[in-house]
Amino acid sequence: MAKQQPLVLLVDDEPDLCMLMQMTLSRMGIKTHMAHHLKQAQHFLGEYHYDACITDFNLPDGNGLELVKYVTQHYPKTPIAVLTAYANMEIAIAALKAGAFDFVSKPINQQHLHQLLQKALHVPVVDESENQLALDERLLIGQSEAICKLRASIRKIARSQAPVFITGESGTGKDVVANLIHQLSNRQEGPFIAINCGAISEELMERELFGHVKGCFPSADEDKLGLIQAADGGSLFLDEISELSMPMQAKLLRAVQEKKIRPLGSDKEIEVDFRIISASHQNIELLVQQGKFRQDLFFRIHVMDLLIAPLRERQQDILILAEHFIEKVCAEWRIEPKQLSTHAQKFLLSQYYAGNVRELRNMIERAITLSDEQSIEIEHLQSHTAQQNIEFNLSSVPTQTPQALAATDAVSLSTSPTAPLSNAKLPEEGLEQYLEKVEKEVLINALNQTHWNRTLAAKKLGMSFRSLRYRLKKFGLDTEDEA
Ligand SMILES: Nc1ncnc2c1ncn2[C@@H]1O[C@H](COP(=O)(O)OP(=O)(O)OP(=O)(O)O)[C@@H](O)[C@H]1O
Repeated sequence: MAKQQPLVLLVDDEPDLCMLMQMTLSRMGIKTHMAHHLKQAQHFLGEYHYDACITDFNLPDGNGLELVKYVTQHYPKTPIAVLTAYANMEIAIAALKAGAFDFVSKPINQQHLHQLLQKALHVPVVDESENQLALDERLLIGQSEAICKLRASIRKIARSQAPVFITGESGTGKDVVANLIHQLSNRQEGPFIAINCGAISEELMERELFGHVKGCFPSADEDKLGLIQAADGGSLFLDEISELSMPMQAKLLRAVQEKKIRPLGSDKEIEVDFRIISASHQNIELLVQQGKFRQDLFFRIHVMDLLIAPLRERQQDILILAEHFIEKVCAEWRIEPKQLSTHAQKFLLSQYYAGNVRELRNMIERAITLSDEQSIEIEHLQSHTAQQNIEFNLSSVPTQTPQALAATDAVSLSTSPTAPLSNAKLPEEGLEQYLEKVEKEVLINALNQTHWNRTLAAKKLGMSFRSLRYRLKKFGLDTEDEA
């Protein structure tokens, strides 16, 4: 609790409901004041310091949203939650967007109220604490205007329980942002469970998310906790959520709506308290219009949104990030810190960064490995490019992950450009083999053009991430294990 006996303002014109909440809260050691209309609530707020406020949506002289806006503006440190009619998601979402900390559905479930108050009274003070600021700047590096604004939004968003949706190209730092939201929230002591929905096969996804009981399928020799349940009390980060199949979207919607899950093969529902943070590099609104993503799920997960700009639009961050990675990698490898030469700095500033910060980090790691001296020169940053171009005679520059390196080794043994067929000629090796060769070349070209960023490569090829992975595996180009 924030202090010995916290004080909470209850705003509702139904005396019975107020009494019921008062009793529940008093059992938690919380003192309450009751206001029955908006004006009275505003008056009390001016007279007392409240640790939290809970308001009904319908008030005789106004509505709860007005009070949310009033509290957010005049008493930003007082978390306020709104009572909504059961399943009225529009109001709940409007309240969260207006700055409410959370909402409670009527009829009030005492356990939910209890959880909500526990969280409300633990909201960390974010804006004045130097430690929190340091955490922001430690985890999310950058001084561009876009990053400074993003950090400010994250600090605000972290305080509420609202679902957050993060958009940004691959490698821009969606995972970093999701983690930061969690670290700055009152769930920081709970788990942060991250899952890449594009990296898990459809069959496995249900078991991974919801868990299963022993014996529900042949290899289920023990109960398995699902990832949603593992996030109980913390945050669940669903990266590439747009990769979820329609049936999985329906199941997830239910879990998000009801805050309950049913493991596979179980007849019991389990309550789970998790905050959902999701991300995609795709335009999810377009997917909704195309009928590829459920609109109701989209509304649920998209209450607050954050956009991360591509690195090429944040020039100011490039060298700051590069120096950060040099310092980090040199410290990890226990070697003397290296310096970027002026030419190397110019080179870094001139790159396109299709793979964003991930690509920059990979370039820096490689350059540190290649440079024997104290300074990092252009040749260390670009040497791999030249080498790759000679080896594969392909057009552009792969930035290598260890997996990609393993994969390119495999390619170098077997790839020679497929000769185009003249009009009437038939492929000597037969159609199947010829098409496979072409397919492999196209895949490698796409990977090279996207610096081995598979998400981006899939996008360029107009296919799903899953489908790309399937093809990469087929040609031995993907050495990563299924998550
Ligand atoms: N602003 C940043 N400060 C520090 N490190 C960053 C920043 N942005 C990204 N990174 C680093 O870059 C790499 C890629 O970031 P991250 O995995 O968060 O990207 P992503 O957008 O989630 O990518 P994907 O969509 O492919 O999963 C990570 O190593 C991460 O730590």
